[in-house]
Amino acid sequence: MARARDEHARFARPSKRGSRPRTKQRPEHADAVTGQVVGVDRGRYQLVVDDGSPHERTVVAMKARELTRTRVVVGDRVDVVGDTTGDAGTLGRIVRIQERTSVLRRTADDTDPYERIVVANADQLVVVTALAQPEPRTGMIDRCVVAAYDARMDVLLCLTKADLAPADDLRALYEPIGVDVVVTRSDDPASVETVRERLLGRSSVLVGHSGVGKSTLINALVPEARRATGIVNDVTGRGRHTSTSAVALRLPVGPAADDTEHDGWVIDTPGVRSFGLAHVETAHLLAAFEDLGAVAAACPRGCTHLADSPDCALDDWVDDAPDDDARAARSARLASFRRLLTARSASD
Ligand SMILES: Nc1nc2c(ncn2[C@@H]2O[C@H](COP(=O)(O)OP(=O)(O)OP(=O)(O)O)[C@@H](O)[C@H]2O)c(=O)[nH]1
Ligand SMILES: [Zn+2]
Repeated sequence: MARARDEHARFARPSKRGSRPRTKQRPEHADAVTGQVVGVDRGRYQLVVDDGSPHERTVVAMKARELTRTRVVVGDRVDVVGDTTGDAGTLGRIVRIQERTSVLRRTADDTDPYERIVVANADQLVVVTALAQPEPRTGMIDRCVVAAYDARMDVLLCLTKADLAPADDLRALYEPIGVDVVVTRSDDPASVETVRERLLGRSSVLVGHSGVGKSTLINALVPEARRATGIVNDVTGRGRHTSTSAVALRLPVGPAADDTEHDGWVIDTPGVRSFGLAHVETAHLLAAFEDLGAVAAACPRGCTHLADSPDCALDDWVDDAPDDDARAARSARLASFRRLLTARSASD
């Protein structure tokens, strides 16, 4: 029984001590503790163990040999054995990755030939876009929305620099497709609190192009962010965090600097500037548009649902609307869906 449950044991190397099954010697790593990955730096994983308890601590760990080819990312919940005290200089060993509730991916692109999982177990993607300087690019936002919906995550569009330009047009474009919109300006702390409200209790991944004000926002939300991203690795002794991988920060419940209570995670992704989306399946995107999904069930086999697809049931659905208002609404909804469908294959 233990053997069936202990997945990774099947891949373990034979024991030097003979043919006794490894599972009998170390049943399921019964001594393992569970941690959440909050940072990755050159093969060393930073984990928070016993989150929220008086024993909460940061443990540095590496992957067990049998997980060498398995990717462990920020947000993963993992089982760790070995030294899990979190004392300086100690190193634990990750032996298992727990089942993921969500997986945010991006496809290989020009700068990176591999499909990558960016973050695991997040439930919200926050697309940070400046209203000006730099100019907003709807193509980029669309691609983020597709990536999020593919991962079954919600999308929050955070429009920054509201002191420079109005937000009305972008709001009108995105709210109808289920995207929650918040507007901020760095000289208005109350606007940052409207963002915090939407992040509390959740695990949110922030993405955005350089210069949009993402760091400004994160520092306002998480005053200790700079310190947290600059963790010096106890084991390697190497310097500050210079890698471009994601970092998870605890979200304080309020703006006060001495607020020690936290609720939720803010995950910064310095390395992610855009999403390659070749891996996204139309069916997943359709699932994010429930009304359209039901209609598309009547489409011909292999229907792409694009504007040029013959006999697409979505076109009939628009034509069959009971009145002009409904027709306009359905038409707009279909246009949004098709825009996202097209964004999948467009380059940013
Ligand atoms: N006018 C205005 N400027 C802002 C606002 N928020 C941030 N900025 C400025 O925009 C510039 C870029 O802000 P950052 O927070 O560094 O942007 P970022 O998205 O983190 O960019 P990278 O650090 O390159 O990834 C800085 O000069 C900020 O002071 C805002 O609400 N209004
Ligand atoms: Zn169709």
